[in-house]
Amino acid sequence: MTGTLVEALEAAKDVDGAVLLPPTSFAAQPGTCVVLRGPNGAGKTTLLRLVAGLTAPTAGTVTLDGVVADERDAATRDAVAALVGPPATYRDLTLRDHLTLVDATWGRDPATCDERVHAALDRWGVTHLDERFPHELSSGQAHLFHLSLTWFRPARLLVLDEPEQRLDDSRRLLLGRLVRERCAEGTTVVMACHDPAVTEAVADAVVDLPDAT
Ligand SMILES: Nc1ncnc2c1ncn2[C@@H]1O[C@H](COP(=O)(O)OP(=O)(O)OP(=O)(O)O)[C@@H](O)[C@H]1O
Repeated sequence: MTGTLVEALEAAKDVDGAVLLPPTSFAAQPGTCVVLRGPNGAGKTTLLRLVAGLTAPTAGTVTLDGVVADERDAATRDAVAALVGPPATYRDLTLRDHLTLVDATWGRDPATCDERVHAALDRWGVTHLDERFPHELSSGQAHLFHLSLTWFRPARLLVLDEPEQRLDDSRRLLLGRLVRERCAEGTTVVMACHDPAVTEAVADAVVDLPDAT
């Protein structure tokens, strides 16, 4: 079995012993997009954190190409790019600097770094903001920057928590196109989404989480 497999999963329980996620199982094949749906508090973010290996389940398993997902494991970090909550950014680095840093982290050729950084910002329509610092962006611009950072690192699995949030209609269409583009390149995408139009545009499969209340 290749791809991302989520089996008989139950997330970590909270301090009162309450289960944060109903029993859930699904498989996401390479090149496909699975969308998690459900009302506020249903457990979408919790499930995404488990899929990305950011949290360990108390029951069940999450495997990526047969290996248990664990962000402390280099194999998971190589495989996964996750945007679940805002990523760490640095007040003293511009958008361009952030991408240049990621580029260097992944050992890419410095001679061609500028081209890749330009293309990464251009993909999300934020090239004109390349000399801004993160705190000089609107919330939607910051989100587009976070998406460009997420897209920039190599990944076989993209994990995205409500990536449509704060985006205007044209950027939601762009998001749909870019998710489909990544799937066509063979990347697996697992994402939570509240927008039916975006879901319709990107989903190969949908996992519905029931209302937890
Ligand atoms: N850090 C935490 N400590 C305790 N309970 C938490 C924590 N984070 C989330 N929960 C609880 O876990 C359950 C699932 O929350 P989660 O954030 O996964 O839902 P969600 O489906 O992503 O919701 P939303 O659509 O509002 O983002 C909720 O009952 C929530 O209150």
